[in-house]
Amino acid sequence: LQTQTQTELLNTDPLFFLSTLTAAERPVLRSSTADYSILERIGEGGFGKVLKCQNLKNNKTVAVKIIKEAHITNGQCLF
Ligand SMILES: Nc1ncnc2c1ncn2[C@@H]1O[C@H](COP(=O)(O)OP(=O)(O)OP(=O)(O)O)[C@@H](O)[C@H]1O
Repeated sequence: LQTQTQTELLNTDPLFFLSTLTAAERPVLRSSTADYSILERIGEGGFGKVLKCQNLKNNKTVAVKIIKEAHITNGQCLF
């Protein structure tokens, strides 16, 4: 990801922590259930950005949607 995108994610997402780079030079998205290596940004919809990620526990490739802060209240998604 570009530095600007990383900064944008860090500033807009209260549910995830974007860590320092892994050995593979990719940023890691940490959640309470799993850590994901971010491969690329694949899209954007009304509720937020969608990232192509790899689950670091089972190596599965998944799409992770980063919900915009405006749609989150007290840590809960509003849809
Ligand atoms: N599981 C997925 N696999 C591949 N690409 C995906 C996946 N989910 C979303 N995308 C990509 O991300 C884009 C935005 O997805 P999103 O679900 O946010 O779209 P949306 O339904 O228009 O948005 P919203 O539901 O937030 O209004 C999609 O158009 C698609 O390109």
